[in-house]
Amino acid sequence: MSALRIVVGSDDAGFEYKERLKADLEGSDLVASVTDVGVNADGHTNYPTIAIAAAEMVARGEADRALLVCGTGLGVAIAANKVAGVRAVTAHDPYSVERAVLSNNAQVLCMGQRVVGLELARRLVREWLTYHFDESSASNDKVQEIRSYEGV
Ligand SMILES: O=C(CO)[C@H](O)COP(=O)(O)O
Repeated sequence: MSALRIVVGSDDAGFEYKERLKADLEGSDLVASVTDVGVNADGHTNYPTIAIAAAEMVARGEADRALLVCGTGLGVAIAANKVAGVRAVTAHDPYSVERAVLSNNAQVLCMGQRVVGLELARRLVREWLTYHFDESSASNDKVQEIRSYEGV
């Protein structure tokens, strides 16, 4: 499996986790590149702007996955899911992170800095990198049904 190109982003409520998780990704053998679409330390960009910018990179094929952080992980998921072809989930437990990839072929993982502990978030991201969707699995029909509804 080839190493992943990952785009990361957050609003100001998710900035600290985004920075920590970005550093972990940059140190991982499973990651080919990390692109940061903000915010920076003094940034106050609204979460939809960041989430849509990251999701559009995935939709254009410029990134394989996105990792997004806001206060809850909810707003960034809602916004990213507006980009055609993108499947974004909020997940804070190991089983959901696994199924997000293996069942849903979600390219975008969203987390809430105000919801999950940092060490759990770091572990979940490490595990997330090891999962890859199997297009021959029984889950693929269901993902294709979503794609077909979207017209992508
Ligand atoms: O969690 C957020 C959106 O889901 C965001 O970090 C904060 O949003 P707000 O409560 O609207 O400021």
